[in-house]
Amino acid sequence: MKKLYFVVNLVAGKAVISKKLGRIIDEFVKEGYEVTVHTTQSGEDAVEQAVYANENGYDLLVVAGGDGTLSQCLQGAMGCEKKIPIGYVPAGSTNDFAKSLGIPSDQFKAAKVITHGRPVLCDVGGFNGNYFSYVAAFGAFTNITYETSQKVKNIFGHAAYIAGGAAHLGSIKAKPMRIEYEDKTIEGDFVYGMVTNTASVAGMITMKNFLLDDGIFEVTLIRKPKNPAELGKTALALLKNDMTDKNIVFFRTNEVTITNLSDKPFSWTRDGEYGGEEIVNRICCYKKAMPFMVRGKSRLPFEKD
Ligand SMILES: Nc1ncnc2c1ncn2[C@@H]1O[C@H](COP(=O)(O)OP(=O)(O)OP(=O)(O)O)[C@@H](O)[C@H]1O
Repeated sequence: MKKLYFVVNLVAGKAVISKKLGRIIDEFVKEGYEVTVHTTQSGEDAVEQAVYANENGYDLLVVAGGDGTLSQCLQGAMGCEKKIPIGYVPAGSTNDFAKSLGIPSDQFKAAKVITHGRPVLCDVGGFNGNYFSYVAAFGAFTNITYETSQKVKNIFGHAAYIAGGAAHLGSIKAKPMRIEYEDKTIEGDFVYGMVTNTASVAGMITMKNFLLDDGIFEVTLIRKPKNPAELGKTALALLKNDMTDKNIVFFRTNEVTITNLSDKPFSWTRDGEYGGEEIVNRICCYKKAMPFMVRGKSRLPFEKD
């Protein structure tokens, strides 16, 4: 019998997953899986559970939670020699990565994708020795995702991020940074930067023309605007994915080093969770490093699709 290890974060999103669990588990059993369910007991529990599933003869690791829970499972799984496919049931507030993978927001339909779909190898991000699935970012707004409490996110969902963002608008500070990739070096003051492998960031920024398995990440940086009006114009351009704005620096690469040139620390986020405050940040792309379950047919942003 095929063995499925099911990691469930009951506090993610609006905690809607608890009501759907029975039907989802029933789907797995009907499709011939012996199911082991583990509900996360603390913030970092999902990391250990992913290691457990990979090292104890399971065929499939299924994760129900938000981007943070998925990211923690990825973190655990990347450290294992044999990597079993990850099936994802989106149950968080934004579920950015699910959108890239074409996974339905309806959790039962997402479970069906896992039982009837196919595994595809996705690129995985490396960030100072840790891993991320779809975004590593610094600067304006990036602290909102992990500073907004789970309780507030669960009550207000997306509105919590937007309200948090508005509260931070007046306090945006540019950081002097050095960005090095291939043989290029860029120096300047930046208010925001993100390295992504996704169709969507924080449910608001939509990325175009990317592939999930090409070994290349998209790098988007925003230079310090001259005044609030210019900041507004650039923010709008970013939301519309118009990378021609004069304050936006956009390029693609498989490795970039971003150095904080100021004497003040600033924080990063990895997949919406706290990502540390290192001065020198090395970000790289591990090509086709992790299998994820996706729909059997529909076209997805993969090299061969
Ligand atoms: N038993 C638990 N008690 C408290 N916190 C937990 C527990 N299990 C997991 N967590 C934490 O719950 C948080 C939920 O994160 P996750 O990103 O999965 O959901 P979300 O924030 O609602 O969704 P999204 O990132 O898609 O907006 C994580 O920071 C995780 O560490």
